[in-house]
Amino acid sequence: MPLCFLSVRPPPPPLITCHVSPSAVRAPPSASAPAAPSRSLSPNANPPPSLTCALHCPHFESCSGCTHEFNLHRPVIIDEATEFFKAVGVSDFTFDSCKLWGWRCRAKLAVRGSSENPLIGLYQEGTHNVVDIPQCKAHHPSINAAVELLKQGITELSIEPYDEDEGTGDLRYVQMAVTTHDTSLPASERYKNGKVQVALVWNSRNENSPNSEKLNALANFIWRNGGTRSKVNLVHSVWANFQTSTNNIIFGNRWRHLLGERDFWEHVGGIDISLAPSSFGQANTRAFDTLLRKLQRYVPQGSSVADLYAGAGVIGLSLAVTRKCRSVKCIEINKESKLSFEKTVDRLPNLVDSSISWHLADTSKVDVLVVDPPRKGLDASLVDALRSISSAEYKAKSSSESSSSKEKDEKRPWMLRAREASLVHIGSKITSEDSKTLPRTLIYISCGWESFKEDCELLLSSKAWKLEKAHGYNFFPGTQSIEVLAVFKRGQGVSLKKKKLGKKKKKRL
Ligand SMILES: C[S@@+](CC[C@H](N)C(=O)[O-])C[C@H]1O[C@@H](n2cnc3c(N)ncnc32)[C@H](O)[C@@H]1O
Repeated sequence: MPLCFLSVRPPPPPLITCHVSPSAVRAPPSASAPAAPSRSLSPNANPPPSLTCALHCPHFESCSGCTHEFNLHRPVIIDEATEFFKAVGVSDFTFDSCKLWGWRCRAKLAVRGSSENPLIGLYQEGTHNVVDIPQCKAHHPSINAAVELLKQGITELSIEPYDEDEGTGDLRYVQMAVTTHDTSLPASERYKNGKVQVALVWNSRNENSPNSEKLNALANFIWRNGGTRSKVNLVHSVWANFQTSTNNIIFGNRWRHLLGERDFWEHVGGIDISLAPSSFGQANTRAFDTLLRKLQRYVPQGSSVADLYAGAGVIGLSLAVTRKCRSVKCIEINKESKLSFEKTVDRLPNLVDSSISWHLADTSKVDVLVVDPPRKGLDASLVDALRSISSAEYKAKSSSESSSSKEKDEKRPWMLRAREASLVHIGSKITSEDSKTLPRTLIYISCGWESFKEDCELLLSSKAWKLEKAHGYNFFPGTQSIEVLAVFKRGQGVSLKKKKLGKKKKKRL
């Protein structure tokens, strides 16, 4: 019974992403939230203590990026999370908050409006109207500065922003990613002097299309006025992505490096990591670093680790170095991430003696499994596989599980191909011998609270896993989202209330 994980390419990420972080917070309940202040609050005035953790963003009313204006250090969901974890046997859930403003080091922004009046920002809730957010408080200040520069270029060069109704215009989106890893600066200066990798999503098939002259002119403008030789020295590099599809997918498959440094490095979890613009990167670099430092403590030295939903392999490679892992296997569906993974591996310290690999299959012989799925949570087939690891009796499983019979019925060739390409065998037939090589620890990193709860309940109700520890991180201040780090051990799960159990995980494709 090959239990496989994952099959089709996931839907594009929402335009907005978020994350949280450090210093354990035990704040009073949100009932004590202050009354809304007047919008005319001067940013220079010394705010009363109750407002010190307020957003103070001029775009809050119209922008969908943030949903909460006050108590940014303590998202409202914390109370629910604390109760949830208590109910499943973890009474020492902790929550770390982090930088409350200027935390977002990665943003995908829509470009609309006109060349005279470009709008660069996020969709208004429930619409396709773009809200211009030049003074966004979540963005790293370098992102706001690069957006300003981009607007100047659009206007001076008469670049037409994309028109969704007509499918016309040149510039559709921009992705801005900040590296805070300039080692020529003292450590204390690096974050605020972050440099931006600008990726322009251009409405053409490739760099030979008729409007490519404009693309080059815009890239040159950005580089001349923002690159290393400019006064502001703000831009790390300029990239193009080509996308002509009329669907909502932000990026096309074709990427081109145009100007500046090709390689983009960040330093998190104790290692230098390379991140191409096509690869997933965490938005809140600092909070992610805090989470990784905690995660490392749960991985015994010398372990074998499988990092599922690995992106460019940041988690697995950080463990290879800091926990001297015997082996690290990274599994990821986006082929584009592999190059970044390889560059990171090349830069790992020489003394690292792990067997490190990029995998689309075979995670059966591991001690620790790390999963970091997108917001929709674990793929149903992976949940099935994890549930079927029974610690109570290491007995062989039949090959007639419901998921695999569903798999047998699959006829669509592209699904079969994608499944083949992304197969991860957790265990075929689980024999008592095999069970010794099945993972003993499952570390679940989640940015989707609702899907996490569902997955967690399914894992615990299978009795294959018990939850040992849970930590929350303020990855996305201003929103309801938190990042969760949960540590499961193979063994008897706690019994959950009946009504919560037995729910079949819906396919969240
Ligand atoms: C939340 S990101 C985490 C990436 C990485 N762990 C990190 O922290 O940078 C989720 C990753 O899962 C990948 N992904 C989504 N569905 C997948 C699947 N079915 N199989 C493998 N990878 C998948 C995405 O491409 C993305 O890189």
